[in-house]
Parts: sequence; structure tokens; C-alpha cells
Amino acid sequence: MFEDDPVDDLPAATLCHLVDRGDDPGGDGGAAGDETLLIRKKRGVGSGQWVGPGGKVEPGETVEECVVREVREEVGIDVLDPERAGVFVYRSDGWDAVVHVFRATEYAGTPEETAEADPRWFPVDDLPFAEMWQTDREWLPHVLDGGTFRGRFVYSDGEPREVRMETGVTPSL
Ligand SMILES: CNc1ncnc2c1ncn2[C@@H]1O[C@H](COP(=O)(O)OP(=O)(O)OP(=O)(O)O)[C@@H](O)[C@H]1O
Repeated sequence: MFEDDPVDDLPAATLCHLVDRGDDPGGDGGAAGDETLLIRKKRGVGSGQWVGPGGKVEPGETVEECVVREVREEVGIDVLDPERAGVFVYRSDGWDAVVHVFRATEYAGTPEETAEADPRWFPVDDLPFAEMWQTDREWLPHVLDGGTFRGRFVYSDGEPREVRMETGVTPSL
């Protein structure tokens, strides 16, 4: 999957997909009512789009530390149980990166707007894909459903040109 990529030299970034399981009135753990937190990014890579909160890994920081810090900085909440759900290599005519995707269900605080992000909860079965990275359609429903993936997405002129995906695999490089 990543044979052609200098994965150790690419900048690393994180994304967090927080899932709120809703009230679960039937107590059966069913999916009805599940929501996920997205942000309208105000600046940086992908600004204007809806994405999970996240950002670039800083020197000396682990990806787990990064995802907690970025969610706190962008929407003011503490994610308590981030787990690795996927990893993808993003190649483009601009920025290239290895993006580590986390899923979480527990958090402390209330999401609030910041200078970087405008947060909003969306039903997991009604996501704003027309205003998201096009390749999010390939993997996000799977991650919200508890799955794992690895991917490689090559973009040029803002469009995906090559899309490779494996699901149900350990999300490592
Ligand atoms: C198909 N390609 C992609 N699909 C979905 N999401 C993608 C992505 N390529 C990058 N991303 C995310 O974009 C953010 C960039 O980081 P970004 O927010 O600009 O960085 P950071 O918050 O550190 O900000 P500054 O650089 O300080 O402005 C970061 O979450 C990263 O995971």
C-alpha cells in the first residue's frame, strides 16, 4: 500500500471522529440517533470544508498526544478515549502527509467555536459529504461504524486521482 511513499519523512497529522451514541432509548445499543462532531475549518489545509478536528503533529509529540491537543485547541473539549481507527497517506500537488485517524466516544466539556473552527454535530447517516474531502466518503462511514482502514489518496487540482483502501486491517503504516 505505501511502498512508494517516504512515510518516515512525510509530515504526520491527526483527525478525530467523535461519536455520540445518543440517548439509546431502547437500551439496545442501536445506531439510531448517533451523531458525530465535525468542524467547519476556518484556516489551514482544507479550510472551508467540514472535517473532523485534528492537525499537524508537533516535534516530540506522539500522535495520541497530538489528537487530544488539537481537539482541545480547536473546539475546547477533552477527548478521553481516542483509539486508532485508520491511517492514510495523502499525496497532492501541495502538502503531503500521513494522517492518523482516531475514533472516540467519551469527552469532557461542550464543543465551542474558536478562531480555528466552527463545530457542529451531524447525524452519522446524514453527513455533509458535498462539503468534505471527497475521499472521506470512502472511509468515514466505516470508521463511524467501528471499523478500521488503511488508505492512500493522491489528489491533484483538488480532485482525487488515485484511491486505494483496505478495511478491517490494523491501522498502521
Ligand atoms: C484526503 N486528504 C485529507 N482528508 C481528510 N483530512 C485531511 C486530509 N489531508 C489533511 N487532512 C487533515 O487536515 C488537517 C491539516 O492540518 P491543519 O489543520 O492545517 O494543521 P494545524 O491545526 O496544525 O494548523 P496550522 O498548521 O498551525 O495552521 C489535519 O487535521 C489533517 O488530518
